[in-house]
Amino acid sequence: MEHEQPQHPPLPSSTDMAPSSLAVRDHAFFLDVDGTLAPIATTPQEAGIPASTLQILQRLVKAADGAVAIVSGRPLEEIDQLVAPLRLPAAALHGAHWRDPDGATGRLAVDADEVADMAQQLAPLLSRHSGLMLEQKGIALALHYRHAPHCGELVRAAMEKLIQRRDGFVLQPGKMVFEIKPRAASKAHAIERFLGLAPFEGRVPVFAGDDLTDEAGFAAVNERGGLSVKIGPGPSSARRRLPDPAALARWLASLA
Ligand SMILES: O=P(O)(O)OC[C@H]1O[C@H](O[C@H]2O[C@H](CO)[C@@H](O)[C@H](O)[C@H]2O)[C@H](O)[C@@H](O)[C@@H]1O
Repeated sequence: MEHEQPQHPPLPSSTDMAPSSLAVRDHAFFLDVDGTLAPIATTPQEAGIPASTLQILQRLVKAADGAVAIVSGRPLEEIDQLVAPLRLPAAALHGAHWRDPDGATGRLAVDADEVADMAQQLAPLLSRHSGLMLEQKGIALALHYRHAPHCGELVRAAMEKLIQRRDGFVLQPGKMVFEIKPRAASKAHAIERFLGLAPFEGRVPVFAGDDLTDEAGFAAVNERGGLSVKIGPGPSSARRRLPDPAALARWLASLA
C-alpha cells in the first residue's frame, strides 16, 4: 500500500469485477495518466505510456469519435508529451488547467506567485532530506517522498503548514506524494465540464484512475450512472476494478 494514511474515513471497497464490453459510441472516456495509462515509476520523469497503449488509445479515439480525454494531476505540457503523437482534450493539475476539444484552454484564477512562495519555503526541508523531490507545476506543487519513505509524515506536516491561512489551496495526498492544489481543482468538475461539450455531451461517462485524486472523478461518474474503474488495489468508490495499467490497456483494446 503506497498511500500515507488517508485524510478522510476509509472509502468503501469497490467490487473486484472487471468492466464488461460496452457500445463505444455511446460512451465518453476519461483516463488518468500515472498508475492508469502509465505504470508507476520511481520518478515522474521516468514514467511513460507504453507504445502499445498509445496505439490502443489512438484506435479508441477513432472508435469513440474523439470522445476521449485525459484527466491528470500532471501539467498540460507533460500530458501532451506523454500521449504524443496524440493531442487530446485534457484536464491537467487535477482539473485546474484544461484544454477543450476545440483547442481552447483555460485555467482557474490562482496566484502563481503564492505557489512559488510556498515552494521557496520548502527549501530548508529539501536541503535536510536529499531523497525529497519538489515538483513545481505553476499553480500547484508536489512534494515527493518515494526516495525518502520515512519522511511521509514530515512532508504532510510541512505541506499542511504551508496552506494554513491560505484558503484558496488544499492538500491532495497521493502515491508517495503530498500536493498543494487550488481548492476549486477537482477531477469531478473537469469531467462534468467535458460532459457539457461535444463530442462528450450526451454520452455515458467512463473514468479509469488509480489514486486518491481520482475518487472525486469516480463519484461524479457514479452519480451519472457511468462506469468508474479503479486500477490496482486499495479502497475505492469505483464500481469496477482492474489490476494494473496493462489490464486497462487490454480492456480498452477489446473496445476499440
Ligand atoms: O492524476 P495522475 O495522472 O495520476 O497524476 C498524479 C501525479 O502523478 C505523478 O506522480 C506519481 O507518479 C510518479 C511516476 O510514476 C511517481 O514517481 C510518483 O511517486 C507518483 O506520486 C506526478 O509526478 C504528479 O505531478 C501527479 O500529480
